[in-house]
Amino acid sequence: MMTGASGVGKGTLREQWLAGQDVFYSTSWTTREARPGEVQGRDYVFVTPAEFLEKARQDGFLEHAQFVGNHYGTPIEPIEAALARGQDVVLEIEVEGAMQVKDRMGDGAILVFIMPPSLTELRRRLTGRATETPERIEKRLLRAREEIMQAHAFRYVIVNDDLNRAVQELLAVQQAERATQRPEANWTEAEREAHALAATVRSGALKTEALRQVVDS
Ligand SMILES: Nc1nc2c(ncn2[C@@H]2O[C@H](COP(=O)(O)OP(=O)(O)O)[C@@H](O)[C@H]2O)c(=O)[nH]1
Ligand SMILES: Nc1ncnc2c1ncn2[C@@H]1O[C@H](COP(=O)(O)OP(=O)(O)O)[C@@H](O)[C@H]1O
Repeated sequence: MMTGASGVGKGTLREQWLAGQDVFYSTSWTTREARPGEVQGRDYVFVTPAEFLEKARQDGFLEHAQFVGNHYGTPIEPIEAALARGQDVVLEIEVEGAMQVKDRMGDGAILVFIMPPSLTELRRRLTGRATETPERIEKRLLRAREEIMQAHAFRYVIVNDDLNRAVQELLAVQQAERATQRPEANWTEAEREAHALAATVRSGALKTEALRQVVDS
């Protein structure tokens, strides 16, 4: 599961990471307005607040959270169906929801936090994407500071500076996590290499000081 600030590049990374892979990408429900070009049912299931709250009341979400004035949630049924088919499931959600999944799924969930190189660069990306008003960009940046300070709660932290490198690290994490389900003696050479690369992006060594530097940059 991928988490991290709005505008850090989660969607861009996910598209490249999952290209050609048979995994299930979970389409979230949201109460925010569709942006030009977004398609109902593909980018999100766009619903009214009443529809969202009713679904939450019926325990229809694996997790849900509010983000800058709107509700977002992961519908549980499509995920159960995908897991029953034997597919891996990928979520791309904000930090509060990711924490809920962590609590609920324990080690069954592989959590990856995507980190911006700096807050200045995050602002540049949000401005460049041109989907938000300046006021909404500032709200997302405020939220980003809080999210970044929680990065060490997730198993892996990948910095999205060079897109290709970040995609390679995501692929390595995926391959390494799959390999660890089998005895190490049976790993292929590629799996050993993936494991070594994935080890370099584990969050264990992260210092609060390093996170503060990103937030202040
Ligand atoms: N908790 C939770 N967060 C979600 C879900 N779907 C999307 N988000 C996150 O909500 C935040 C805002 O999403 P969005 O308005 O699409 O903005 P964008 O990610 O900057 O394009 C992002 O961090 C998304 O990853 C969900 O189902 N649950
Ligand atoms: N590694 C990168 N370097 C430079 N720009 C990037 C990089 N990754 C993503 N972007 C750009 O940053 C903006 C936000 O990316 P997006 O995937 O929409 O983020 P998110 O899904 O996390 O909100 C987009 O305009 C995207 O093209």
